[in-house]
Amino acid sequence: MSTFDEASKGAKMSFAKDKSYGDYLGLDQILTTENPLDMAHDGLLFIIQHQTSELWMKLAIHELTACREALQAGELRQSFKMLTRVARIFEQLNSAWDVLRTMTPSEYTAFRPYLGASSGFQSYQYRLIEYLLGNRIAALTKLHEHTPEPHAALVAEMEKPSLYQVAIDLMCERMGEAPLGGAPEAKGWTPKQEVQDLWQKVYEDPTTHWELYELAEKLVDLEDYFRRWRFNHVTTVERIIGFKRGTGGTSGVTYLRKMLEVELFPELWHVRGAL
Ligand code: HEM
Ligand SMILES: N[C@@H](CC(=O)c1ccccc1NC=O)C(=O)O
Repeated sequence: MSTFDEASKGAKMSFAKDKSYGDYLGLDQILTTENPLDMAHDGLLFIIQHQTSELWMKLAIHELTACREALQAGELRQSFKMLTRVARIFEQLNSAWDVLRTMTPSEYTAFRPYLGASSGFQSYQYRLIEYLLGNRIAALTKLHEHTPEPHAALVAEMEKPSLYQVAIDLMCERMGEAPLGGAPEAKGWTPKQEVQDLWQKVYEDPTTHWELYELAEKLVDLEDYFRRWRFNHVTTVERIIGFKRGTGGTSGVTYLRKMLEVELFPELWHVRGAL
């Protein structure tokens, strides 16, 4: 009997009647999705890169939603755990660009015409993450009118305060101030000096405001990773298609560079210049 032969030592070998690994993970569905780009060698890389990104985004949405609830309930420690996890998810997504970067313009051009008008611009989960964090451009929900569920989820998200608004209200409450987070917005967050002033008090006396200080740094961490994702994306895009227009109809790299200017949690960045 081989030392490595667990089959003969009691490992369960038959799954005709029991749930197996593949059953729990739904691998039948995940590994047999259609690959319309399989006429080109790199089509599989392109598809898997996006599919895995969407899976990680699904987890990020799950964590960010629960994190917002934890903050609303004043459970900061639980929220920290989730914010750390989301930052790690972005780290994972950031490393994934290294795989895609191995694709040259010649290889991408072989299948780009088959993409038609499809584009990451139409990623509903990506948009939901932006909306959750507070970067809300209501007009973009139109892209999802043909798919009622994602569309409804995006519209519903705009009726909730963003994670950042919830964090601001929590800070105000703990600092004994009236809430400054404001009502749910469909046009994103407008920076407010009073909010920056309160963050400043937190940063000037971390010992007294330790939990808020930690919250602030977790949020900055998250945005830091998010910014790296945007930067990796635009650099990879420039490397592969230069300044061509995007299949989604935007100006491509010019549009993506503009997006590098987005500030998700503006006061947390601006306060640094005041310390
Ligand atoms: C060959 C690789 C890629 C190229 C050439 C590319 C190109 C582009 C371009 C040109 C845009 C602008 C919209 C348009 O007009 O199409 C865009 C947007 C976008 N792409 Fe990619 N992309 C690539 C890979 C990825 C990957 C791996 C993801 C991960 C999911 C992704 C997600 C997105 C998202 C979410 C947007 C919308 C960004 C926003 O609105 O701020 N892209 N991409
Ligand atoms: N916008 C890209 C196409 C593209 O990247 C794409 C197309 C279909 C599915 C995912 C995509 N990825 C990210 O934008 C381009 O202009 O080449």
